[in-house]
Amino acid sequence: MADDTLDTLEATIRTRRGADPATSYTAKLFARGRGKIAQKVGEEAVETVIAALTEDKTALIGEATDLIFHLLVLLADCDVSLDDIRAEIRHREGVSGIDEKAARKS
Ligand SMILES: N=c1c2ncn([C@@H]3O[C@H](COP(=O)(O)OP(=O)(O)OP(=O)(O)O)[C@@H](O)[C@H]3O)c2ncn1[C@@H]1O[C@H](COP(=O)(O)O)[C@@H](O)[C@H]1O
Repeated sequence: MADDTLDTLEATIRTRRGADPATSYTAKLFARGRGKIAQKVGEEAVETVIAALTEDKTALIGEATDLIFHLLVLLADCDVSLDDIRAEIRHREGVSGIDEKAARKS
């Protein structure tokens, strides 16, 4: 699967800002505001945890996908991009005491 799947979803989500809530679930979420988007992230997180604990892998994939979608909507609403997240991940790799490349090779 292409690595840019999340980038494509992020770009699509951004195009839905200001779109017609009647034709787009994402536009409806933006229109309902940050509080509602954050609430949805919380709900999807709980559903993801339940699916993991019941060891239902199919449900877990579905709920985790819902969670990631709603998190991307929340991040977009807060003007935080996937590139911002990538930069933070790279920063943490840099400060980690473990040499990740060496660890992967062993
Ligand atoms: N990836 C998703 C995606 N994942 C989950 N969902 C929606 O998230 C909702 C989660 O279901 P819930 O039962 O929790 O919510 P609900 O009862 O429908 O709504 P609420 O009243 O609780 O807010 C469902 O309506 C799903 O369709 C998504 N909706 C859209 N996308 C993608 O977002 C892009 C833009 O889609 P539109 O906004 O539809 O144009 C497209 O690429 C879509 O594939």
